This record gives sequence, C-alpha cells and structure tokens, in this order.
Amino acid sequence: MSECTHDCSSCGESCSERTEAQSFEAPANPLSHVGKVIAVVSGKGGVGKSLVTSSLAVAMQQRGKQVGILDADITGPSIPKAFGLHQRATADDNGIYPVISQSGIKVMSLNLLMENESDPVVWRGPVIAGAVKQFWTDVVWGDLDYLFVDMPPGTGDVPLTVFQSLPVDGIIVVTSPQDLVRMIVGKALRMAELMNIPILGLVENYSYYQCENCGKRHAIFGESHINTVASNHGLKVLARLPVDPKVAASCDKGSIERLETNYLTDVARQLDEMN
Ligand SMILES: Nc1ncnc2c1ncn2[C@@H]1O[C@H](COP(=O)(O)OP(=O)(O)OP(=O)(O)O)[C@@H](O)[C@H]1O
Repeated sequence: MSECTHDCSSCGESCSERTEAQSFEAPANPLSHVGKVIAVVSGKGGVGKSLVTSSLAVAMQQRGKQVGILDADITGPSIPKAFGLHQRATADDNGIYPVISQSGIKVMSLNLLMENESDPVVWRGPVIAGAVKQFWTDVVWGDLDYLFVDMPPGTGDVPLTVFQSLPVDGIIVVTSPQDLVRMIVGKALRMAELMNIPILGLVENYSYYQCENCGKRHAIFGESHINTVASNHGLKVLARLPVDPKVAASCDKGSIERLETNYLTDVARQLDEMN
C-alpha cells in the first residue's frame, strides 16, 4: 500500500478512514427533544402527501402525543394553509420557534418565514436543501413525541438531504391509483434501502369515491394495485383513502383540525403501536 496522504478522493486503497460509515447527520437544536421522525414521501406532486402528513399529525395529537410538522416541501408548502396559519414565526438567540396550531401542533414551513406568503421561492436545490436542514438544526422544537416531515415529491436533492441530515425513523409512501405505483414504490424502497431507513407502509389516496346516496364505491381513478405491489415487496398497506370533497374543503379553509372524519386515525394507532 502506498503512503497515506489522507486524500480519499484520489486514493483507491481501502483504509479505516474510507471504510468507516460517514454520518452527515446534523445536530438538532439543543432545545429540541424529538422522539420519532417520520417522513411522508410521494413519487410525484398532488397525490395528497401534505394531506396525509397533516391528518396523521392531527390523529397522533388526538392520541395525546406531542406532535410537530416540518414542511420540507419548500417550493410548494401546503401545511400552513391546511391549518389556517398565516402568522410569521418568531426567533431569538435560541433559534426559530415553530408556529403552534389551534390544537397545539408545532409547524415550521418556509411560508411562515416569508414576508409575503404568495411570493414564489426561486432557489436552487442546494439552497432549498440547506433551508430544510436548518428547520432541524435551528428550530426550537422543544419536546416532541413525533415529528412528521412533509417531503417534496420525488428523489432529488432535498429528500436526500433530509434522509442524510435528520434521524428519520421511518418512511410512509403516499400513492394514488393513477400513479405508476409499481415504479414509485420500487424507487422509494431502493432509496429507503440506500439510506437504511425502514418503510413503515403505504397509503393510497384517491382510492375510491363512495356515493353519498347508495353507498357504492366507485374506483374513479382506476382500479387499485396497491395490495399486490405491497405484498410483492413485503410492505404493509396502512390505509386507502377515498376522494372526499369535505377533505378538500377543509384544506382550503384551513380547518383540517376540525374535520369530522379523519381517515388516518387508525394509521396513527398503528404507528404508535409499532413503537
Ligand atoms: N382524498 C382526498 N379527497 C379530496 N381532496 C383531496 C384528497 N387528498 C388531497 N386532496 C386535495 O388535493 C390537493 C392536493 O393535495 P396535497 O397538497 O396533499 O398533495 P401533495 O401530494 O402534497 O402535493 P404537492 O406535493 O404538490 O404539495 C389539496 O387541495 C387537497 O385538499
């Protein structure tokens, strides 16, 4: 073996420095004590990832847990809107304080830091990824049992940063019947394997529409293949959510916490029982 220069980028030898797993994990704010970090991912935008994140947080909070939501979907932040949060987050020497929803859920999103929430975020990937990392390192989360992370869709820079910087305990994959579900789940699984993070299960949104008059279920976005795909990969289907106009209306009105039917109540129980 040639003499070691400690420059691994130009050296092909295997040594202890190279073989030791490198950790990119970022330290949390000293005032944060977070139990479980759960990332909610999807293959593409609009499948209802933010809805699943918000409803899950509400259901977990209703189980008496301390809950936070980190909105990592920097360029399409929908979490503050679903909770009707329009005030600005505050900060002091300790860090940035999340905004607290009506029922006590702590939320951090770029929209809560912007002067004008309708301004677009025209940042390059690394800047966006840096902002998400700061939501972990600089935000004073306090004591939380669960932090749900609403991830941007896909497998780009930001998801990679989140998985490398945050101590993510598990991933929930949201799909729709229209999604190329086989491919999406395969990609999510591969990413989870690379990051060494377990997939906790799949949630299929827009699964069916249930007629209010006759109660019959209609697969308006096509037949679901979620059960087959899940069993092929040894994964669990945590829930199948209907298309429900009341859900859309509550997100629009910022009243997700007051929605009568929370389709994720049982998923929150399942997650809680996994721990
Ligand atoms: N099951 C449902 N029934 C009715 N409306 C729904 C349902 N799921 C989501 N929606 C509505 O669809 C829209 C998109 O949902 P959401 O913002 O959760 O998607 P997303 O996957 O997070 O999208 P993006 O990644 O682009 O932010 C929202 O207006 C939401 O209220």
